[in-house]
Amino acid sequence: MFNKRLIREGKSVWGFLSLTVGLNIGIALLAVLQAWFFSSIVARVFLEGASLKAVWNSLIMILGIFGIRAVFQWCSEICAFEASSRIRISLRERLLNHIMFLGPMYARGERSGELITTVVDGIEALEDYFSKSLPQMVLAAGIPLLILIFVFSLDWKSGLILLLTGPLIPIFMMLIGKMAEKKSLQQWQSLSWMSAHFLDILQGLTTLKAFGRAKDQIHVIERVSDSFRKTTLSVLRVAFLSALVLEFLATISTALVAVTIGLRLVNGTLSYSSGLFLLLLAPEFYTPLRNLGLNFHAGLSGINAAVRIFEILDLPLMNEIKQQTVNDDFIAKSQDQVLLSNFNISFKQVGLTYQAGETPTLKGINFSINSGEKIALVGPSGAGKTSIAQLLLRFIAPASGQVFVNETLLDTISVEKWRDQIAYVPQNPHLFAGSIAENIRFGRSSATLEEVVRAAQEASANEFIMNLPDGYQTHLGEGGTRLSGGQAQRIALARAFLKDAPLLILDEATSNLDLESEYFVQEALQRLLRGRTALIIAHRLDTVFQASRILVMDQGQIIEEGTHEELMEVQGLYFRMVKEYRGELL
Ligand SMILES: Nc1ncnc2c1ncn2[C@@H]1O[C@H](COP(=O)(O)OP(=O)(O)OP(=O)(O)O)[C@@H](O)[C@H]1O
Repeated sequence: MFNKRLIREGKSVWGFLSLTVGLNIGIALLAVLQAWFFSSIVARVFLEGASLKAVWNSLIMILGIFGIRAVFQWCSEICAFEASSRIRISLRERLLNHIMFLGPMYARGERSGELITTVVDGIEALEDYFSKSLPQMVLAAGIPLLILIFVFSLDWKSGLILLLTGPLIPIFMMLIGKMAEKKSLQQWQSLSWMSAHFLDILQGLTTLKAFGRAKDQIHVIERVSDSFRKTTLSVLRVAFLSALVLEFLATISTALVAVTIGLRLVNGTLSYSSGLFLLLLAPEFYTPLRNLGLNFHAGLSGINAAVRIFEILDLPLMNEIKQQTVNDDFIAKSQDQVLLSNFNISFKQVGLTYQAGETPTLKGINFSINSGEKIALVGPSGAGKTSIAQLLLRFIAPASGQVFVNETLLDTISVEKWRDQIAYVPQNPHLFAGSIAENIRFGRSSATLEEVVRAAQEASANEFIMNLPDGYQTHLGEGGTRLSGGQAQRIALARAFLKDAPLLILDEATSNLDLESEYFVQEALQRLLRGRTALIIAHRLDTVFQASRILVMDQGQIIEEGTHEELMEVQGLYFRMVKEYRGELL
């Protein structure tokens, strides 16, 4: 239950946690005082025949104590909630930032549903750990000791019973702890797996329907849900069993104290008020231990979630890895200068491996893009074209070789400043939930509406936007208007126009656009390419003829390089691809 790293996280809210513990200790002390007043009132009224007037002040005191306890309880819950919510907000922010910095290549390799469960449910699961389990662990050690002092000072025999029976509860919890931990971990993994699978199915619904496989997936969902149900039931079984045993132990122990007190009351060796006082204190002794047991399982879920959260937070960022290898003198140079002038980019012997031990995706890549040039990358699927774009965008880092901007190593330029120089138009641009204007403003958040409209006009998007019911304010994304592939492409081009960056990286859409969209997209592209340096991943060969140079890739290597005419003359892979594309027989 003590997770060192989680406890370290708690340091930032130490004040609130200490206040929670302090207030609860106050509540326990008040409970002792309340028991004292109560037992003395009962003894005076029943044994000494005291009138209501005689015990009036004591009754007022009990009422007062009761009120203060309620206020303390309220404050302690607020403090516990404040502590846990601050930690959750900070952890969620760090986790999201880290995932952002890890970049799209990391997110692509993970199951989105599992990541969402970790970021949303995982962080929420920490609430009970910080607001209940952690303070309860301190209270379970402190309050029984405090009560023992009072009990021992009054009656050592009852004290001894509490001292001997109290540790039975933590010992029992330790015994079931291992089993509970395993079951709780299984439940967490099962939940992550179920969320991941469910999101997979939602995202692939079109494919599943098109291939008539939707029904199969219902059975898979049933299986996954059933496994989650079973693991949840087994966790509940352990939780019920432990709650039952905890209650049993606490009740038996309290009964033991009661019987010994009763016998001594009959024998007259213990005063009535002391006996009643001790009887009232016995449950207070076991309450924090029982609460610890009740919150034990909730705390375990938090710990299991934390393991995955810290696993992600510990993943090294690409820049951290690279910075270690870069010479300090390099960094000392004013790297940003290089971005102010026209820049040439060169790849020197660049190699890339996505996973250690696997065959390299890129091998010995050498090429350069001079300022103002439009370079087209062509090649069969899986040749490594997108990987080159990802390297240039710095979503991944080369395993070997270097990328230079003029004479400066790309790794030594700040990532943000470098990406400011790039407008990236991906194959399938993502449209976020929000208005069309907001979506175009992803190009430049400070742009005015006039600038947004101008960018849309240049991207041949203004006309279709104006035909939408709310024009630029039309809501896109979840619950909003759906755009066609060609329209989404033009929104992405409008973003690029708005960004007005000197380097354009364009991953051509592979999906076929309708003729009208195709015409508008091509027209906008020509305008966008004008005066810019560009790297174009060309999937449709009729668009590469105008490139200054074409790089032909195959199996992670550049195997041909030249203009369209030069490459056609060589009659190599490019020649064959063009012939195939045109439907001509070789
Ligand atoms: N995140 C990743 N993790 C592991 N391997 C990857 C990853 N991304 C790409 N690959 C592998 O790297 C190789 C090159 O992929 P890449 O996407 O660069 O090819 P491509 O030429 O752009 O293909 P396409 O034309 O189909 O988009 C492929 O074998 C692919 O499976």
